[in-house]
Amino acid sequence: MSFDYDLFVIGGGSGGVRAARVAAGEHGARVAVAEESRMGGTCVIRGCVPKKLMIFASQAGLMAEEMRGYGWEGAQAGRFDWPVFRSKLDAELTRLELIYTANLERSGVQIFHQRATIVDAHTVALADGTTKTAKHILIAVGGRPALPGIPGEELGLISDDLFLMKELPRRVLLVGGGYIACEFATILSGLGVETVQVYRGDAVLRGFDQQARDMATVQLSEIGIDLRLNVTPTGLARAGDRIDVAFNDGSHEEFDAVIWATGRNPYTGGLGLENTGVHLRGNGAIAVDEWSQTAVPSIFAVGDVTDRVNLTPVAIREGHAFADTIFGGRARKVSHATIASAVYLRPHEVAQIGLTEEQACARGDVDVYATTFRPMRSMFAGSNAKVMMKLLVDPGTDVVLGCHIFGPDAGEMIQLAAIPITMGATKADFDATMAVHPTAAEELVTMRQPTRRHRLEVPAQAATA
Ligand SMILES: Cc1cc2nc3c(=O)[nH]c(=O)nc-3n(C[C@H](O)[C@H](O)[C@H](O)COP(=O)(O)OP(=O)(O)OC[C@H]3O[C@@H](n4cnc5c(N)ncnc54)[C@H](O)[C@@H]3O)c2cc1C
Ligand SMILES: NC(=O)c1ccc[n+]([C@@H]2O[C@H](COP(=O)([O-])OP(=O)(O)OC[C@H]3O[C@@H](n4cnc5c(N)ncnc54)[C@H](O)[C@@H]3O)[C@@H](O)[C@H]2O)c1
Repeated sequence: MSFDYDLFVIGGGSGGVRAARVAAGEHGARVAVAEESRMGGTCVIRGCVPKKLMIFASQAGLMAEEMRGYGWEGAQAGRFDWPVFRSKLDAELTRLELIYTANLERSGVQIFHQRATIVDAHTVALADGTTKTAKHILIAVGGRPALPGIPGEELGLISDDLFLMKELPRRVLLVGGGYIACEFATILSGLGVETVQVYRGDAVLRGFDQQARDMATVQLSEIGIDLRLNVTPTGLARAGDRIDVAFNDGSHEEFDAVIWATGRNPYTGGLGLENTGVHLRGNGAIAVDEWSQTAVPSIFAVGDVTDRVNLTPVAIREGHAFADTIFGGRARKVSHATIASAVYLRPHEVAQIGLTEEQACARGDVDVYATTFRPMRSMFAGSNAKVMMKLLVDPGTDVVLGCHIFGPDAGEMIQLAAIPITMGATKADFDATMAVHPTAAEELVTMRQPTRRHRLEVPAQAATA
């Protein structure tokens, strides 16, 4: 049977673009991509890239404060001009979008700027009514923000909206305690918006190391965010040009904007998957095996739509591995075992790789090498902000099981620590590494004695048997 293409990719985001470019450009496959919005997807257009630029923009106040501590009398951040920033941001995103498009075209990929849905195991339908056949279909449609399911939720904004605001709200409510809520609370507060963040749990960033979570929770309040724990909205109603929010403690408050950061769901609705034998998990994620293959042999899926680890480098790696395996004759699997990540807060970021202290304790014996200190740079300026560095070590093998950093540029630090840890480095390898002085990161190679040792408790009966 002959097909229009060897590969049809649905979704021009991190995973889809990489797979298409490698399959066509490196392995000579005939490839098409359908993208219903802007090429580049969530990361480039409404995620990592604009978010990080906004983080940079939001630190002026903290930088001015620090510089006053260094003798720059009267140093001030000045007035932030959102329209100026936004027009620069729009230009930058357009530049990136054009680069993504050009790279695909240069690789010989045909691009359809429209929505695609699945007709059967080898056929997709485009929004213009045409159909295309392909030997393989790759679903890389990403995710969409999840709403909490309460009355009036349509009055709230989602993270996509934040990059398109005409003006900054005066008073905002951010709902959630995950990556997006914490990063956007940090951004908006840094840009001068009166920011309230509500989270239904005790400490933000569930899933991260507890010590880092506690420090992040304190920092959010210290930089001026009105962080309220164990609080959640129960309903929204319009109040003139503001929004009245009812909370679970019976209180009401008005805000100029409410932003949902209550998670993301795989974007599989309306994709036509019911026409195929592709299996979905409970939250709508596409079930795939270790080769990113679905239950239908010709259909594969990568990235957030599979809800494995929802990060850009993971989607890219999965897309690349798929293309090498199917079109390059090089079978490659992606290990999801040890993946570093960072939450871009200010002044200190949260970054991690491997097990948390809680997970390591549950797994078995662990030695914890941890330090908290005031870094020289901010301490000199009069700040009390503390850094935390932690290595979790298996006392039996000496292998480093996890590393957690709460500090300035922790994301940059964890990227480098991730190399030896992914290679299986031991604590002795860290000890053998000469420090770079004076840096904050040198603590990672100078912690000599365990701060605490956790030993798995052996039940009394088993111990005496
Ligand atoms: C605010 C925010 C900040 C983030 N920050 C970070 C970060 O700092 N670091 C990090 O690693 N990750 C971050 N992420 C996560 C990261 O963006 C995602 O993990 C990554 O983009 C997933 O890539 P993907 O290819 O699976 O999907 P996406 O990048 O979402 O791409 C999917 C594409 O498919 C298109 N599409 C969907 N359905 C169809 C259809 N039927 N037909 C045609 N096109 C379709 C969409 O328009 C979209 O362009 C962030 C996410 C958000 C929301
Ligand atoms: N720096 C980064 O790498 C980065 C940044 C942003 C996003 N991301 C990726 O995007 C994903 C999505 O981010 P996110 O912050 O939306 O999700 P998340 O899963 O990290 O956090 C969701 C938050 O919403 C809360 N929540 C969920 N339902 C709720 C409800 N009904 N009412 C009140 N609170 C509710 C949860 O308790 C949690 O705190 C992340 O998991 C991550 O993979 C990564």
